Amino acid sequence: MNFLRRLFQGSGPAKVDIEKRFRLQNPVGQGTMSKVWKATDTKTGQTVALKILDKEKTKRLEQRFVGLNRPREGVIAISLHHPHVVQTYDHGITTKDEQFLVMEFIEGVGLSSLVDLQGERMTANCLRWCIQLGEALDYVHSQQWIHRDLCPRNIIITMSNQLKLIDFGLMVPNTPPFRKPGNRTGTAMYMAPELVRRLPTDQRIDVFSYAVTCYQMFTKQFPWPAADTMEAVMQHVNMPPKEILLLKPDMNPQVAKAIMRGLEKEPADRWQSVKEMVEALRAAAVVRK
Ligand SMILES: Nc1ncnc2c1ncn2[C@@H]1O[C@H](COP(=O)(O)OP(=O)(O)OP(=O)(O)O)[C@@H](O)[C@H]1O
Repeated sequence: MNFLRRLFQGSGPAKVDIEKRFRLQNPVGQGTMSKVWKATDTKTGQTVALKILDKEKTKRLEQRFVGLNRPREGVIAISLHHPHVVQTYDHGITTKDEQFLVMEFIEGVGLSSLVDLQGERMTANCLRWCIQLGEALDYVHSQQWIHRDLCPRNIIITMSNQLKLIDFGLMVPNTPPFRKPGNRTGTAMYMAPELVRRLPTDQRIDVFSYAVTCYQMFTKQFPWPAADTMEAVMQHVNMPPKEILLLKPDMNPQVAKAIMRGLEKEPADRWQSVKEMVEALRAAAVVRK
């Protein structure tokens, strides 16, 4: 019977009954698009993070990319292999037609909490984490993706102080159809001006979000007054960012300069690649030693 059903449903893989395959331990996160559980995968015996995407929200997101053939989050995630990118083991569709991802379970704390706390752990590791995040993002770019939603919410720091990038829900291929102006997805305060203004975009929008994230790691603050609405963010587009050294006068000036260059309004004035920015941060770290 199942065989016949599959035959008529087309050649896609069999749908997975979550309750049969996984033993759900406890919820670990509620994102805007999904629920994430700590679970045991009975197929492998492993403890994993099981991410189940909200069907309606995913459908609405996919409607923004109609005709563009954007790969599903699971397809993107499973292709990525990097020490600072969460490892995805499997993905598929549940019997309730939701997309799901099976990932390594990361025991750790969200970078957002550490940014808010600004404790000794942040002071001691800030530059290291900025470099690790840059390495992760540079890898993502080398695989011809644009992340489009880089921010502390999408980063976990492990118990052994390793940074892991965790969310690829808005990632798109770095190809002309996806670089066209118009699609303003992302998190408002981290959006590059060209994205806010609906101009053509490329990987340099991630350089901007990366620089905002680094700025926050050092100062807890945004380079512009915090804003929730797109209208308020629009106003930033014409204002220069607050000089980071004014907030943190004792920071390494080379690091400060590297971060400020990532915040340039015009993409042509910004670092042209994440690699360049990471190299500048690395050079600053070496000089400090
Ligand atoms: N591999 C993992 N290991 C442990 N916890 C995880 C893992 N992946 C996600 N989480 C937890 O689940 C939360 C939501 O995950 P994620 O950011 O991937 O979901 P999302 O719905 O795409 O979120 P958003 O769109 O709000 O960024 C994370 O903030 C984190 O606390």
